[in-house]
Amino acid sequence: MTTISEVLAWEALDSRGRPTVGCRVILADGASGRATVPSGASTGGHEARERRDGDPDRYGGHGVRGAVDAVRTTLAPLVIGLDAADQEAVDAALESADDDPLLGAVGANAVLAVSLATLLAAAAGSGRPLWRHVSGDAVPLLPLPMVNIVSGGAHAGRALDIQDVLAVPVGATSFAQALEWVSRVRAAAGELLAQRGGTTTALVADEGGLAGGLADNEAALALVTDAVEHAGLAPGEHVGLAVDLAANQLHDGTGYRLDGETLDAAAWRARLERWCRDYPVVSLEDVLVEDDWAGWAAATPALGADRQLLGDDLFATNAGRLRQGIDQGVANAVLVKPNQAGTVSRARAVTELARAAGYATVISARSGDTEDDWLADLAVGWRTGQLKVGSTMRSERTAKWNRLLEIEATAGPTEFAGAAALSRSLARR
Ligand SMILES: C=C(OP(=O)(O)O)C(=O)O
Ligand SMILES: [Mg+2]
Repeated sequence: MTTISEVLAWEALDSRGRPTVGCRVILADGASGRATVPSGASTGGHEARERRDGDPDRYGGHGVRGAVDAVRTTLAPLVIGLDAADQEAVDAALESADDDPLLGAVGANAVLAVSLATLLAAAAGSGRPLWRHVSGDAVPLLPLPMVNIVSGGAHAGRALDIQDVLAVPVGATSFAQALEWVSRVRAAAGELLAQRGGTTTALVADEGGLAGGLADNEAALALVTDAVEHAGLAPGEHVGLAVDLAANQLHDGTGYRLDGETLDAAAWRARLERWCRDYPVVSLEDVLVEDDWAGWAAATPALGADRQLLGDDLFATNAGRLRQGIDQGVANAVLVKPNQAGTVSRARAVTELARAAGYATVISARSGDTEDDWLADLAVGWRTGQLKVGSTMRSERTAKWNRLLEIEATAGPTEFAGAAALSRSLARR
């Protein structure tokens, strides 16, 4: 009996210490699922809208009592009596609560909490782990991790202009080896940063990356490349670099701000191309502002021919925007953030659309996240091939890495995606 009988909601805290929505969905047979939703800081203009109270006397305006009330009074009556095993029907009912496709009135944080808790309840009711519940008969695929080493932008008090420099263990042959390598790189980067005059203890950014102490943006790419060697690994062969430019955050209306200069589009692209020549960059994310479709189409052949070109704010986990990108030959990979979409079904549809078009998929946490580990199971069960969660430090991040270690060690036969997850783009689509 997987009929939804009760929906509970409350204010919980995320990893930034801000409120988020917690939800438990209880089924008629007593099985239940609980989810707390993540929250971004460098949010795109096209993602589903969180609902915040805006009352400056509670959590500086970040409270989510309105979203919690929306779960109790608006969403619960729509889903009670529905079959939790029919995720699409539940999500359609949730989406019907709001005329705004971005769910701004009810709140995407309210909607996603119910959607996820329903999925987790259905998995619990089926007696199977979440990854198996969503994968059907497919062999579980452990993702290639993309791990934050140096942070800037909105995640680190603008210590750098660019947002993330990440390590991608392209030479690893198992998830456990991949994680061991990037943990070593993180430790090595801390040591090198200390030697180069930075501080490593005080400044840990929202996703657990090192923040501060670097002379300029390029120094972050050099630090991570050197850290790979310092860890006894070969840059590019064992561990490559990924960079999230988060270009929306850099654009000042006239050009891209970098190290105190404003670069026009041509100079900005030339800079990225040089970085890709000088450092082992295997993936670039959000290289241009989210609505510069023409710029993206022009940049894709140059920047995306030999590496992954990933759209985050660009696609906003929105099937319509991804379809437009596919039609216009823009980027070659999509970041999938369930809370940008608003429901589990929408996020899943985006991964399926991407796969059908030959785009790689990277499922991703948010900079404000929680101790939940469902994202790891979705990565495995949806066979996304890649997962971006932040650093190997901070418990809201390690919750996901640890869940993947558990699945690889205990789930029976599994596959590890490895560098092949990137290779559709590396091999030129
Ligand atoms: C995870 C990211 O940051 P946020 O959650 O702040 O959008 C990102 O930009 O990829
Ligand atoms: Mg991003």
